[in-house]
Amino acid sequence: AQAVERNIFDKIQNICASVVRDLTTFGLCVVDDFLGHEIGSLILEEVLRLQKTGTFSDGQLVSAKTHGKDVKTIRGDQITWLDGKERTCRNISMLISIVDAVITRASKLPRNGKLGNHRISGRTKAMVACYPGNGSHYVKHVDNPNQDGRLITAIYYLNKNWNRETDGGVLRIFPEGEFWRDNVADIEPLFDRILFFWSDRRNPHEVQPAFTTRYAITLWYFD
Ligand SMILES: O=C(O)CNC(=O)c1n[nH]c2ccccc2c1=O
Ligand SMILES: [Fe+2]
Repeated sequence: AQAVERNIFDKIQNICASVVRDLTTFGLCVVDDFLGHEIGSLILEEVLRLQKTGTFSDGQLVSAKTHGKDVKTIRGDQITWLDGKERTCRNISMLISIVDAVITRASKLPRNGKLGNHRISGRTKAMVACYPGNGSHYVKHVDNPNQDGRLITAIYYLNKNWNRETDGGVLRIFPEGEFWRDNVADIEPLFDRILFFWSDRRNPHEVQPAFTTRYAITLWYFD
């Protein structure tokens, strides 16, 4: 794991540059194969163990509409919060410190991107979310609509062999900015993929109905 960690810290350099460039240009940034299959799998195992030991909240109740009528409520996403110091989540802790390193370094890069002007002052705990595969979804929303301090949303996905045709669960972002015009960004929640995007009104987004259990770990960074 030593060599793997060194390799990851080497990768962090160029990831920071692409985070700044893409956030500045597109308002979002997708990095695939972020930690590698080995560490990604260890993180997934820890999440599955968390779920088995029942630390997840009951999914929030959402009403499922059929023909416009509220016919039943389904359990939506189940979440649990981690501060990364838990002994049983050493690999999730490593993910958190690596994302911290990426965001902190990216915020210090020379002023070629907006990020260069933002001093990151901290972050939330890590939110581990599980969308049970019962069509659970998340309605279109903005993470930080009223200047609560959150600048960047970082989501790390854990779903192996995800197929949007059968599994759904695409994150659809409706980014502002002339680059996008009226286009949307459909992000599949692929294993070992990390996504960064501005948390404010620039990026309304929705999680489309998932038909396979869908895991993600989210961190929000404050400026
Ligand atoms: O999983 C995704 O791809 C995107 N996910 C979201 O946008 C998202 N946003 N805000 C939340 C607040 C509370 C609990 C879950 C969430 C949540 O999944
Ligand atoms: Fe969100």
